[in-house]
Amino acid sequence: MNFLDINIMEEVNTKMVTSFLHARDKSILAFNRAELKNVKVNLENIIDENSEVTNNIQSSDQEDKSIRVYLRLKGGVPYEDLYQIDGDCLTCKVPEGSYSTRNLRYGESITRTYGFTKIFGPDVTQIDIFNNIVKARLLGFINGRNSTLFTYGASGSGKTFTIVGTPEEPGLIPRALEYIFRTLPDLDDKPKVKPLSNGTTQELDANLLRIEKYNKSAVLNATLIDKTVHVKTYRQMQERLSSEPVAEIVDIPNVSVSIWVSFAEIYNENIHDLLVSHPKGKQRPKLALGNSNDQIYIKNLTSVNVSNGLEAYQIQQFGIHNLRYASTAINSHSSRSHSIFTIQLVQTSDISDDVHISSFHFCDLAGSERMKKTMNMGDRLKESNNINTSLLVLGRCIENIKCLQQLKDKRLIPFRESKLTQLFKRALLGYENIEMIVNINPSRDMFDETHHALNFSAIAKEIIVEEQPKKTLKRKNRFSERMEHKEEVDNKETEKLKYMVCELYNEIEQMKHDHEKEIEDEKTYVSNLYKKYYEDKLKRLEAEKAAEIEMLHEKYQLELEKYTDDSVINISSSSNECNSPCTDHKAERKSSMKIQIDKLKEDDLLMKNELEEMKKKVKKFSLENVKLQEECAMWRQEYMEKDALLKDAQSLHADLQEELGDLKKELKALRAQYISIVEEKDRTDQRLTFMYQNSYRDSYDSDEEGNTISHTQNQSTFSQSCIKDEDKKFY
Ligand SMILES: Nc1ncnc2c1ncn2[C@@H]1O[C@H](COP(=O)(O)OP(=O)(O)OP(=O)(O)O)[C@@H](O)[C@H]1O
Repeated sequence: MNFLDINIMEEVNTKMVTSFLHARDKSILAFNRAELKNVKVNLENIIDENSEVTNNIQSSDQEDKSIRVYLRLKGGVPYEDLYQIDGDCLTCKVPEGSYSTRNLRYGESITRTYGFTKIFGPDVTQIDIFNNIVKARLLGFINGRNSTLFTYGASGSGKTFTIVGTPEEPGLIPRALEYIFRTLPDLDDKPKVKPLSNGTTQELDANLLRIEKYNKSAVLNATLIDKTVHVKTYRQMQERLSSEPVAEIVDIPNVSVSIWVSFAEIYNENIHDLLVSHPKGKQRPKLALGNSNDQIYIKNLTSVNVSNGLEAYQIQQFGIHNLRYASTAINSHSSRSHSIFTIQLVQTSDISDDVHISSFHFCDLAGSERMKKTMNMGDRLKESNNINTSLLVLGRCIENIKCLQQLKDKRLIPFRESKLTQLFKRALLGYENIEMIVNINPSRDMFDETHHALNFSAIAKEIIVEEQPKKTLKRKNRFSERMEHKEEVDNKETEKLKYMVCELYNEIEQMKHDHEKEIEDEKTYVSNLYKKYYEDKLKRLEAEKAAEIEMLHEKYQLELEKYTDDSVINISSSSNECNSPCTDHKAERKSSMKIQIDKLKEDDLLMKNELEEMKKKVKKFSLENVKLQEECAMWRQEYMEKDALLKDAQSLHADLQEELGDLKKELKALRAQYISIVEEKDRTDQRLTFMYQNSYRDSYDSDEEGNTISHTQNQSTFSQSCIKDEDKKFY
């Protein structure tokens, strides 16, 4: 036990009376463990390996040391003709025509029985799954223990439904988050440290805290998530979950608590960060694996600090949005990758430098599938191959671990053959808490896939779990301190770069938006131009028509005058012959012409009015056009400024990258220098020892011959000369 532990233990002892954690809900302890009587645990027992609850959990764990493997049958599918559930055993009758009967003779049949930690039939609800599998693990998690939960099964068997669920039937992750937030007291909104993916922590000063907040709001306000929909869905879900009981922590003295979440995806053996936005159509950045004290981790994986259930839900939805889904013949919305959602609980002591981190990994494995059935082609086929290969490696690892543990058969465990097995090496080896839910679709045509999953679970269940105590920190030497400092600098640089990239990304998004607006403006401008052209043309046509009407009007006016004159002459010449047929005809023509002229006049008036209207409209449009042109010029100017800004930021980014590269080179050189110094020191030591031995022998020889040179004198003179020689060489 180190110094820090002693302090904490004392603190626990002095505050034991007033501060404790009640497990209020008995169902937390329901499955597979003895009931804890009078559980009163100080939250600081989170960091106390010897606490009552921790011991109880550990001792009950020891009752069943193998991996807990649960079976869940998909709902809504009749299963009784092939499967029979008897307690924790499932018996299945292999149907004719299945792959497993290919070597049977006519009339032969097979039945197989598989044992599980617990079987959940098709009618079991999401809450039952949560209460039985996850709730007790969450208490362990709050008490500082790591847990991993896998869902395994064929495509469409209900893995994602179990782990994520739907807003109406929330799955394990949303329930776990809600449970944690309702159990823990108010969280630290300014966390002091951040958990890094390599298992270490980073102190958060005001600047880094601002970056963290910025990163979080970038995810929460990302354009790809519909915030209002998610808030509404979350509120509905929260209402549903609010009646479910949670544990209660009355008081946490001198401990600050913060929750962090990360979300990663392994797609085609590449790891991607699901909490990072990436421009559409661009390749997503791949993350590499790192190794720290034999703990494999994902380098530079984003971890977001969440203060409440809503934030956690939104962030989870953001990650789900970024996941690879595709339609296959088996599942119309099939996850094509393994996804790993991690919740981290960071507890920081207010009275010492002690920090404890516990992690809960939810791993939704991609569905195993038979190529023939999925009818996959091209990219889908490649995905299927990769999914099946990584699941095969997982199966082989589990099989070899079992052989190693039970038969002491030292086989090579092929962890390195897939990213998934590398990441969960410690959990699979049984050093951490591990749970596996095997989902099956009991329909007859999915039998071969189900059979495969059941065989996998049978091997997995035999792995023995022996949780290891938390590692004590190694004492630091000067070199490791220097390395850590360097790493810290590197991490800060990386954070800074991440911040810059975020800024740049936002800038680009803004520019894209501006650009789109500019295009819209251009469109309006062009359409205005067309409008103007057609209006001008219309105006021209109207003017021509008006001139034509004017001409006609004049012509008819002249004709009318002519006829009027003629009729006056005719009337005067034939004084009393007023009712002759000729006069009638002329009068008729006259009145018809008058009607035509009136009509033309009316038309003319209408045209003139229309023309006036058109003129007004044209005037209005031209005013609008001038305004739009001004706006367009303004946008163009702003766009140019933003472009210049982006270029500056890009060059700054490049400079920072270069600086980071230099820092890394420097680190490498320092490391080489250290190694050469150590080697040089070793060589010097050897040489000194050798010389000292020679000198001693010489001195001894001299004495034998009766010389008066003393042994010590001889030795010291020789050592001095050696040291001088070494010094010279060293300098
Ligand atoms: N227990 C259940 N009750 C009701 N619906 C279920 C249940 N299990 C699965 N489903 C439904 O079946 C469909 C397929 O389930 P899901 O997507 O969870 O399968 P999966 O195993 O994750 O598949 P894949 O590996 O292809 O992603 C979904 O529409 C889901 O809602």
